Amino acid sequence: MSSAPVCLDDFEKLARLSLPASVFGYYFSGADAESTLQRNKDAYDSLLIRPRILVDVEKVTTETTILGHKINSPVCVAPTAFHGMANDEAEKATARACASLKTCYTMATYSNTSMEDTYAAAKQKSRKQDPLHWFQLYVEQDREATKQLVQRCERAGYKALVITVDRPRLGRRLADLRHAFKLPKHLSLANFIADETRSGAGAYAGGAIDASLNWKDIEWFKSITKLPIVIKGIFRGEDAKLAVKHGVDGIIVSNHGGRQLDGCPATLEVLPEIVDAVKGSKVEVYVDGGIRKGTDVFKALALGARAVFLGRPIVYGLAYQGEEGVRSVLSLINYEFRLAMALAGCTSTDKITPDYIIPAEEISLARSYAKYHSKRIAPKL
Ligand SMILES: Cc1cc2nc3c(=O)[nH]c(=O)nc-3n(C[C@H](O)[C@H](O)[C@H](O)COP(=O)(O)O)c2cc1C
Ligand SMILES: O=C(O)C(=O)c1ccccc1
Repeated sequence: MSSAPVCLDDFEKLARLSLPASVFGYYFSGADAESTLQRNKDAYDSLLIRPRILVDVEKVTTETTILGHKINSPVCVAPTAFHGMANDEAEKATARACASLKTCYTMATYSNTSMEDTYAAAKQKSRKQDPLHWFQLYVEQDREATKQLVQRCERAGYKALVITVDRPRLGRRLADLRHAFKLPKHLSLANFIADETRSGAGAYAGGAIDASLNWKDIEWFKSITKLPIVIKGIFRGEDAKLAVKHGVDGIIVSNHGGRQLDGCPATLEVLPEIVDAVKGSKVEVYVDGGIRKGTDVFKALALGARAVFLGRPIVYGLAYQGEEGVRSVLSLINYEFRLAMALAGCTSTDKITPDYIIPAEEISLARSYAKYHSKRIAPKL
């Protein structure tokens, strides 16, 4: 590809060309047959937008808030591990790009630069203003160590704890098995003190993640921190109701980008169920998985998401041009989203309601014909 990227899928093509196969394989893959990975993206194409016209859209704003913090666009950055394989500045570059565009950066537990250094880099970028950083937590068996991580987050200025609950064990990503993928030697898990289990294959296996994690632990987290708690990986209404009952502040509807349980629905397909389950509470609902276009953001918001999170496109941007590349990815999808809003006749995010969308299945030619031509004329054969 010789020209500059003009859509998010272009960044994937560029990353495929430039990264070592094992690294691209790690970033790109889903679990098993990758049917959920594909379904996450396809779901957006099965939902159609019904635009309003002659609405004054000279001024369109994409601004919104999450957990009370202002962001310039509802497109935020999902936690993804190991940014050091894409760029030497690693998570610092990603966080700087988010700070300069005033959106939320979620740092992964298994990052290659530490939470303190990354926050400091972003703060410098935003001219000493506090950047909006959340911290994604993998809960490990050693709860004392987990508690220390949480306390460090609070001290460092992180604004929410995102607890990932869809990875009691690592999904089977076939590319990683084929490449015997491991974290390259020159990189470390910078939020931890280096040891055997935290480098190479050990770092990938995440062996210390606690498969016994359950709702009692969520109560424990609430007792040890004042930070808002966001649960990432809720997939059913019943669990969303339990989240409300346990006093969480936010939910990210996620199937881990199709990297864990293959064969589950797309996140967009279950979003309405979750939004309905938390109705009447203050819990905010976000979604990730398969979002690649401005119209995808529009559709997710129309179905009730307050914001969306991007995973893979961010690491592809990082691999392309570091901080500038991440900025390009975010700026491009923000531009597309603003355009979609204007073309659909919405001037602010709160105006994007379910009324603007319709599942493709409900709008076939046969149905429209039957609905609007009551006296059907049988063709003479
Ligand atoms: C390379 C990669 C690494 C990831 N690492 C983590 C992680 O450490 N913690 C986590 O909660 N989710 C992780 N995820 C899942 C993302 O947070 C997110 O749910 C997913 O990527 C969204 O789908 P998308 O890539 O289609 O945007 C990872 C995803 C990818 C692609
Ligand atoms: O790749 C992932 O999806 C993921 O969550 C992860 C994080 C750290 C190490 C290995 C996998």
